[in-house]
Amino acid sequence: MLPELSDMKTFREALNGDSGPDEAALQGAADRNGQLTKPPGALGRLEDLAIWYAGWRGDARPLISAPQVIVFAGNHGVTAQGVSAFPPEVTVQMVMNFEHGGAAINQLAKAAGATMDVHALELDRPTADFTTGPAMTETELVQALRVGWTAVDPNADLLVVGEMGIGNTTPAAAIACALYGGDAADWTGRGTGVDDAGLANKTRVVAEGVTLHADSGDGLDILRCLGGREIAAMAGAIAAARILRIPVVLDGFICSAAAACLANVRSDALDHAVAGHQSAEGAHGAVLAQLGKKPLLDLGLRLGEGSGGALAINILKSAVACHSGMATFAEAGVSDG
Ligand SMILES: Cc1cc2ncn([C@H]3O[C@H](COP(=O)(O)O)[C@@H](O)[C@H]3O)c2cc1C
Ligand SMILES: O=C(O)c1cccnc1
Repeated sequence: MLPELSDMKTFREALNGDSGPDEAALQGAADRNGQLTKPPGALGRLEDLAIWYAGWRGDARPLISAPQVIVFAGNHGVTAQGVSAFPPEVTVQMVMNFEHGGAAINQLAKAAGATMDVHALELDRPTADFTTGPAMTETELVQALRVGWTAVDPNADLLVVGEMGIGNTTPAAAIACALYGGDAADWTGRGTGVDDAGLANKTRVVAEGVTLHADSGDGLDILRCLGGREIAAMAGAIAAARILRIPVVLDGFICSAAAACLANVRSDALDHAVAGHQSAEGAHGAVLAQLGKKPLLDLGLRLGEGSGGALAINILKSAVACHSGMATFAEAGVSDG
């Protein structure tokens, strides 16, 4: 059961509460894996994924039949600084596209057999420009976290969170820089495709924001000062999924920045999550390295929307189908060497 999310204190308590994989299911799944009709380890990472999934679901022989994709949308005051190749109106236009089934994520969710929900967060009220002050007040942060918190279907058995928000590779870069240090240039990429002058300007904006909010506090304070509503909603959903024991597939750079805010507060906050893919946004690999996550796919995607996470659902489904559907040596009458 998810506690009601009324303020940051309840969120912090829930994030730090008791939850984890089921040891008996983990052991049962590992035992079963050792008896399946294949040479030991021959299914490579699929074996680890299936055992990990079984542990979080509390079922040594699980199935994935109800994956959920949630796309959160938000707008960013920092777009006034010219950080994106596209205008902010595209956020609401893309929300309509999602609702009409016309975006990439609609096709990828469908192909993966996932349901898809879209939550637009106050698109006509962008966050504040983080070069002049905190992006969100604490109340705004709680509201955004709560949208993600309550968007997770408790009956889902796998979750992908994605985002739409013109300008949001800038807050994602600022979050990464604030969490991990180094130069703004290390974390700033081209997003939707800014040119060289645009990249230099975006890097300056990231540096200014990180300097202004240098003493903001931990990952959740950084999320408030430098993040955005859809980024916070993703963090809220990822945290809720852990409590509901729903494994999560992370998407690209922006989703990983949201997740990183949680990992900064609790080091095992993302144990129920795998990295679906490595985005072509330059710094994504470095964020995943910081999180200790090895991506499942590397297809040169730089889209967001949950696209890479949705693609990776197919890999998890396949891993779990092998684990739970294969015959054991004894059942099949195959000599186990
Ligand atoms: C048509 C369109 C569809 C998208 N779908 C995801 N994004 C992606 O691009 C944006 C981030 O890049 P930046 O920081 O450069 O604005 C986000 O909305 C992200 O989801 C899109 C961007 C566009 C233009
Ligand atoms: O990796 C991502 O999520 C990403 C990269 C570029 C633009 N939008 C999203």
